[in-house]
Amino acid sequence: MTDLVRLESVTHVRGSTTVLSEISFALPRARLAVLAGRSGSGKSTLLHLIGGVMAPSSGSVTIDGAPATSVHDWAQVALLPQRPALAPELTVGENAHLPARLRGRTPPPASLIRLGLDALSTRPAHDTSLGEQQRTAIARTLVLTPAVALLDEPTAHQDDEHVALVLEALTAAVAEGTLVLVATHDQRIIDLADVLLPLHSGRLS
Ligand SMILES: Nc1ncnc2c1ncn2[C@@H]1O[C@H](COP(=O)(O)OP(=O)(O)OP(=O)(O)O)[C@@H](O)[C@H]1O
Repeated sequence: MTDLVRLESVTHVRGSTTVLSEISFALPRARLAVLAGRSGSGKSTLLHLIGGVMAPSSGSVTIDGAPATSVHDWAQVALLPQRPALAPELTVGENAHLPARLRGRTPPPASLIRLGLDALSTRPAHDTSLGEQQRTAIARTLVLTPAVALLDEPTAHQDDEHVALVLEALTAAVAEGTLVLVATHDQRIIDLADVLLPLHSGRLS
């Protein structure tokens, strides 16, 4: 099976701190992979490297053979950051569907419904709760059925009922062929993982 995401000997230094050391792994399409580790273990940094937000200090990160920093296509790699980063003046529906609208595509009807957002679709994002904003940003991450979806703590602001919806959305994305890579310490997501990547102090164990 062809690997979609590949890391080879990735080390990343910020200031005087070595945040990640010698990380190597490869992941194919259509998997739920979980990057698990304590606060400060380097999960967000690793997601940002795979998202191409920055390059590693040494080693390589590739998406389908291309350097991650060269990939600027939301249909290829989509990222849910820890803070939802929505456009506050746009509605929930406009935010969630923005990547599709920018491409002239009709968003899939289920994209808001499956995350419990259909009743909020016309409300400005700044008038919603943090949990609702996070689910809107999850919908935006998944709306193009990207090859790779990177999600940083996607259940951080959800109650149990909405955690279940987030888990269903993630498993539906995997069923549609997306490689879903989640950074979390939420055991409910870890229990569903096809691939578990435990990170301790910047090293895979
Ligand atoms: N700009 C920076 N300069 C120096 N150290 C940094 C910088 N950014 C992050 N770090 C350090 O890198 C380490 C990993 O941070 P990162 O945010 O990747 O961890 P995390 O596992 O995602 O944590 P959390 O679960 O709390 O979000 C932490 O020790 C953090 O203090």
